[in-house]
Amino acid sequence: MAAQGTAKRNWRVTGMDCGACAAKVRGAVARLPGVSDVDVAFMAERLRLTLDEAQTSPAQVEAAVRSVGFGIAPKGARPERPPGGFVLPDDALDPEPEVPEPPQAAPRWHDTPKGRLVLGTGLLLAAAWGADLVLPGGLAHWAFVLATLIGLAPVARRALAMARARMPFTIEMLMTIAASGALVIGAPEEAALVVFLFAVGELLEGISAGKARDGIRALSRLVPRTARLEQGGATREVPADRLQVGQVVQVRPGDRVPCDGQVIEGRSGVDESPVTGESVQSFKGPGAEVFAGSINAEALLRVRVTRPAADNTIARIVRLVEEAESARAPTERFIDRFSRIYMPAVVGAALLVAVVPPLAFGLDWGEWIYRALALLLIGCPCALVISVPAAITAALSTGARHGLLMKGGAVIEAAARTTHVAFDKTGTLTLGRPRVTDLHVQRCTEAALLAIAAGVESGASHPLARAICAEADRRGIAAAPASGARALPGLGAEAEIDGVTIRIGAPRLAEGRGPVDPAFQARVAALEAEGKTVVILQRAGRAEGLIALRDEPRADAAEGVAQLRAMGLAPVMLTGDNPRTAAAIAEGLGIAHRAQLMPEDKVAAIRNLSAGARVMMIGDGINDAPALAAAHVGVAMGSGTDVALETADAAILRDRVTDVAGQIRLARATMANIRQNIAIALGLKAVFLVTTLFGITGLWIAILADTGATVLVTLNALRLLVFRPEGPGKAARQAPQPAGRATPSVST
Ligand SMILES: Nc1ncnc2c1ncn2[C@@H]1O[C@H](COP(=O)(O)OP(=O)(O)OP(=O)(O)O)[C@@H](O)[C@H]1O
Ligand SMILES: [Zn+2]
Repeated sequence: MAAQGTAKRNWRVTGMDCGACAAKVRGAVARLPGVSDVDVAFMAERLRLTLDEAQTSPAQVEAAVRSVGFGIAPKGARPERPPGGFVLPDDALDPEPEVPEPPQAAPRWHDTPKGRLVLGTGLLLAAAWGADLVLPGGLAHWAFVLATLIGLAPVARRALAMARARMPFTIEMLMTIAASGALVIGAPEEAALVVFLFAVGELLEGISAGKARDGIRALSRLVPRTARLEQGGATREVPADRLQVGQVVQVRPGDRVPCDGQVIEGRSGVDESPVTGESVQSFKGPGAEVFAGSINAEALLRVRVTRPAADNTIARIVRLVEEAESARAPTERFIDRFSRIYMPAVVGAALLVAVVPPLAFGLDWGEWIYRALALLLIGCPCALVISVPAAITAALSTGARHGLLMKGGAVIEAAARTTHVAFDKTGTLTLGRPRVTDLHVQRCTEAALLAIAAGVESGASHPLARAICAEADRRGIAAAPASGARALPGLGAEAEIDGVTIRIGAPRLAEGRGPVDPAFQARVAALEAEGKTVVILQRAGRAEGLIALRDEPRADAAEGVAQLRAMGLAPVMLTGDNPRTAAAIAEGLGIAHRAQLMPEDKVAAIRNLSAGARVMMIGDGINDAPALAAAHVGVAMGSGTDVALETADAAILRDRVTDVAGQIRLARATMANIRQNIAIALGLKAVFLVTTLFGITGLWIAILADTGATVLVTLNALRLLVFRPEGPGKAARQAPQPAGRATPSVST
C-alpha cells in the first residue's frame, strides 16, 4: 500500500459513450488539488491518474466522477506472486489494470443508470398522462411537474457539478434550463416529455458505444479462463492469466490455446481466426508458434508459454484498439471545437430570442420565451458530438475482427485520404522466403561456393542469408568457419575465411573490381530478368561465382495491386533489389517500382512521394520502421501475428495484399459514414431551427429532433459493424494466379 505521497491510480469508469464523456470525467478530476497525468479512455472504460494523497483522497476522486454522472470503481491491484510458483486460488482473480477486462457480460440496458432514468421518466410520464385523463386539470398539471422534476434532478445535478468544474456549457445545462424554463412558463407536459426523450437519446448513445466495445471485448473472451498446466508429472487446471513464461501447458483437441507459446510436442491443425480474422487452419508442429485464443483442431499439443497473459497477442490487439481513441481524428477535434463555440452561441441566441421581440416590438413574452427554450434544445449537440466517435468505434471494432488494426480516428482519416500506396517488396508483396534456384561457379566447385557463402551468412538474419544457409543445409554442406562477419546493409555481407576476405552481395558490390567477364555479366543479367535476385561471391576481390534466388510473389499480390488501382490509388513497390529483378517482379504484379534503394533511400522515397500526395506505406514493421514512420500511414503486415504492432499506425494481421485495399475501403466507408452523420445532425438542426423560430414546432419536437438525430446517427454508425472490408472480387482472389499475367478483375 502506498501510504502517503503520490501514487499512480487506476479506476474503471462506466457510462462513458464518447470522447465528450471522457472529457467530462477528465474535467471533473483534473481540477482537484494533487491530481496530475489524468488519462481517460472511454473504450477501455479507464481512468488513470497520479494522485497526491496528502491533498486529495481516492474517495474524493471517486466522488468527483460520480457527481458528473458516471460510475466508478477502483481496479484491484494484482496480489504479488509468491516466488517460484503461483499457488493462488481461483477466487483471487482480480483484473490487473493492464489485462483487458476479463470476460464480463455487459449489463442489460435497463440495469444501467441511463436505462433506469428512461424507465423512471417514462413511467412517470405515463402516470401523468393517466392522471390527466381522470383527475381535474389542476392536479394533472402537478403530476407533469412532478415527473419533470424527478426526471430532471439527476441531469441538473450533473450540470451543476460540471459547471463547478468550469464546464458551464454542457448538454445537461441546456436541458436543465430548457426543462425548468418550460415549467416556469407553464408547459409542464412538454417539459416532462422533453426530459423523457432526452433520457432516451442518452440511453441509445450508451447502447451504441456498448456494441462497439463488446465487439472488441469479444476477442479477449476467446482466450480460455483456465489452462492445463503440467507440473510435477501431472496436469492441473490453473487460471490462464497466471501462466508464467517457460511453463508448459497441454492443449487438448477442441480446446482453445490459453497462451501465446511454442509447440514442444504434438502436431495438429490450429485455427487462428481469433487473431487473424481468417478461419483457416494452419498446421503446427514442434517449434511452431501458437497464439492465445486459437482453436486446436486435431491432436494434443504441449505448448511452452512464451508471453505472459498481459502481453499475449490478443491482449495487445485489444489494448491497441481500446487505446486507439486517444489518436483523435481531425474531424473529431474540429467538432469538439465547434461544439464549444456552438453551445454558448445557442445560449446567447436563445437569450436574444427571449427578450428582443417582446422588448423591441412589444410581442408576447410567454410565446417568445417558449421559442427561446425550444431553441436551447435545438442547440443540444448530442447527435453531432456522437457522430464521429460512434462511427470510429464501430470501424475499429469491425477492423479488429477482420485482422485490420488502425490506431484511432486520426489513422482512419489519414488512411481514407490515401492517394499512393508504397509497398516494401520482400515479405510484403513477396512471401519473404527466397529460395536458391541457380548456382554458377567460375573457379571452385558448387559445394565449395555454398560452403563459403554459408560461412559468411551463417550469422546474418537477412532472408537471402537464411536461404543460402538453408540450401547448404539441404545439400548436406557444412558452412566454412568464418570470422569477423559483418553486414553491409543494403548491399551484402562480408567475413574472413582462412584469412581471406570474402564478400557476398549485390552485383554492384563487385562492380569495378577485378576483370569483367562478359559471359558472367550476361548470365547475371539473364537471371535477373527472370525476377531472380543474384548475389555474387568474391574472394579477395575476385568473383568466384554467383547464387540466384527467387522470392515468389504472394498469391494475391497481383489481385491486391489491381484492387488498389481500381480504387484510384497509385501503388508503387520500393526495393533494395537490383533494377532488372525489380522490374521483372513489378511487371508481373502490374505495379510501378523503384529499385536499388538503400534503407535510407526508402525513407527519402517516401518523403518525396509525400510532398504532393498522401502516402500509405506497407512493410513488415521491423526493418522498415523508419519508412513506415515517414509515411502518412505506416502499416505493418506480418505472418499472422509476429507483426510489430507497436511500431506502425496500423497493422494487417493476415498475410494478404488484398487486405491493404480492405483497410482503405474500411477507412473510406468510415469517413463517408461520418460525413452522413454530420449531415444528418446538422440538417435536422437547421430544419427545426427555422420551424422553431417561426413558431411552427414547439419544445418536444425540438428535443425529438435531437433524439431522432441521435438515433439516426447511431444506427447509421452501427452499419459499420457489418461492413465487409473485402469488397468485391473474392472469387477473383481465389483464382490461381500465374505469376505475371493476372488481369485486374475488380470493379469499384
Ligand atoms: N546478407 C546478404 N547476403 C547477400 N546479399 C545481400 C545481403 N544483404 C543484402 N544483400 C544484397 O543487397 C540487396 C538489397 O538488400 P536490402 O536488404 O536493402 O533489400 P531486401 O530486403 O533484400 O529487399 P527489399 O528492399 O525489397 O525488402 C539485396 O537484393 C542483395 O543483393
Ligand atoms: Zn457522450
